Amino acid sequence: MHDISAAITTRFRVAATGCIIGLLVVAVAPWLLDTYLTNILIRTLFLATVVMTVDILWGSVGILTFGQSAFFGIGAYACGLIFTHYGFGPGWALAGLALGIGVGAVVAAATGWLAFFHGSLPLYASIITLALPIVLTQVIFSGGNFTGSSSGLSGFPTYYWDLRIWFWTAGTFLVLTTTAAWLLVRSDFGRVMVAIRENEERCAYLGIPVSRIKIMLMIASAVIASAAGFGYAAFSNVVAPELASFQLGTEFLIWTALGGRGTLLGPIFAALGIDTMSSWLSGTMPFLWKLLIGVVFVAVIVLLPRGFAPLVGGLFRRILPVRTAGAPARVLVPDTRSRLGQGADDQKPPLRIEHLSRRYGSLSVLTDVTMTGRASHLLGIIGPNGAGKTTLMRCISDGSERSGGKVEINGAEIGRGAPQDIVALGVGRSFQNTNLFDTLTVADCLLLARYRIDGARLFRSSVGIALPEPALDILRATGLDQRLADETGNLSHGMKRGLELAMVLATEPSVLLLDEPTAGLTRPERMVIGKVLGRLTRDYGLCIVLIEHDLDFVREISDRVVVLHQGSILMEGTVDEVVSSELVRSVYAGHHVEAAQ
Ligand SMILES: Nc1ncnc2c1ncn2[C@@H]1O[C@H](COP(=O)(O)OP(=O)(O)OP(=O)(O)O)[C@@H](O)[C@H]1O
Repeated sequence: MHDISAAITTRFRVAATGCIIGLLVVAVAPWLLDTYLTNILIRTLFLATVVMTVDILWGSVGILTFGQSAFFGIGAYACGLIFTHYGFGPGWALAGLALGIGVGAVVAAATGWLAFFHGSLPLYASIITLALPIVLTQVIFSGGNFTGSSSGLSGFPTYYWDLRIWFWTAGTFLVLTTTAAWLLVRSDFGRVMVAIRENEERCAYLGIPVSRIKIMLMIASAVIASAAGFGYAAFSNVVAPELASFQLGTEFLIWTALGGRGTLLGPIFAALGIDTMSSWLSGTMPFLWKLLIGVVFVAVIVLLPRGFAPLVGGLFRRILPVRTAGAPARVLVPDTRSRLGQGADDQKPPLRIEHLSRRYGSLSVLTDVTMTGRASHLLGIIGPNGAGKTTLMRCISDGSERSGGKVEINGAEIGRGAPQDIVALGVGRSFQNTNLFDTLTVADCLLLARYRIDGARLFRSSVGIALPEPALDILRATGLDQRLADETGNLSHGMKRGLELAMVLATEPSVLLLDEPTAGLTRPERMVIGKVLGRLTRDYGLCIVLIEHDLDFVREISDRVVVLHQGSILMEGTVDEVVSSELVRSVYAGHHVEAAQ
């Protein structure tokens, strides 16, 4: 316990130390810089804050956004428009800031809603964010005298503070937002962000509301970018369409890539260095500077594809070996409030499927499938390859999959619900091919699985991971409880299978869908899984639907068996009935048969 609290304190100490050093540098810098450089750096500090938000979105969550410049422009124009047309003073300044942040947040929410609806591809989100600054600059162009059209607005009254005060304002804003972002990406919520970047589909099937989280992050980063834009305009006393342009949005991405995507500090230093150099070179070498910047960009992309930060970080650690503030050691604890097995309604079967069909164009993969999964029962689904077993699982766990028919979970129709909505109804699903997060640790994966029940802490890391007993049993039996700090990519196949099952149980489902959970496992490993499944139906009343090719395993643990053949139910009965059926034998022997009801 002492180590754990030490690790957490270390992280906050590192954050506080970094923040204080940053504030000290900001406090001292204006005394060391000349007026020209201070002027340039004030603007650059505001831009670097926006780049930091790009790194959060792109580096941590995987959203390739071209649109951060739009939010920067919204904040800048809120300042220019209010000060030019309405008035100037502390009240107007606050109103302008609130307007910029408010409009930025609303536009971000609308953009996020459009970009991240269920089933949209990442490319689609990038195109939407690319369109946003283009649309916004057209709005500015068509605004006539009000927005200043292509010339923008300039000369409006503003705070003509001493340059040092502006530098401190911009620098403090950057340091404080970066410290908060640093703590965020290292918190439990930061793990959720990385998990979304790594495997969005698996997150959804753990009940994590991926789209909502992306929209929230988009709004938060838009708020920061809008505030930075407001500061930039108030300082520079001029706003122009270029501030909202997609060219600037693309530059933000380039700076992020050069600095080192996902490293937070790398992109900030890249922004500070490149923008300052550009401003300086554009004065001294007006015709050559863009060429120089282009050459540097190409050289870095070729020689350092991960950007500058990993290189500089490696050198720094060699010269000055310091202990990094890694994740704290986690401990597993039994969840005393676990509702595993208590979610089902006695009056209604946990799973009811009626006349389900699935077509891919003219290919009919499932036809008129009707079946019921009961509490405390393990229903085996067998059938030859291509019979439609996995498709059936997909149709139960994702409302957008089926072409017709009805699926009810604990009496509630799933409708067109996304996987996370269906997890909320009580469905847990494991996949045919193990589907985990290779760069996350075992503990991180288990914490992710608890998101639906426990949520994720925003700026802190949890130490104890509370899990239902059966999940703990699997972890102990497979030795995973001793490997909590290991990355899942380094685990054996059997351990990965065990971890995936423990994760699904951690979501506390009442209907468990397992697609060949024992494929590739050794006999002792299969026995462990079989025992746990038996306990889940017997002691916890779960309804388990299990796809298996290993008929011996199915015989050992199933209560009833459904045989699928060419997308239809060929037979349903007890294990003995099915195993002794001539019809089933001929299907497995490859003979053509008519589905019998
Ligand atoms: N996205 C898709 N587009 C077109 N056809 C598909 C698609 N997904 C599955 N199918 C087809 O649907 C049929 C059933 O596939 P499914 O994976 O459900 O079978 P299965 O019974 O799980 O097989 P296996 O035991 O080999 O996993 C197959 O003929 C497959 O080619």
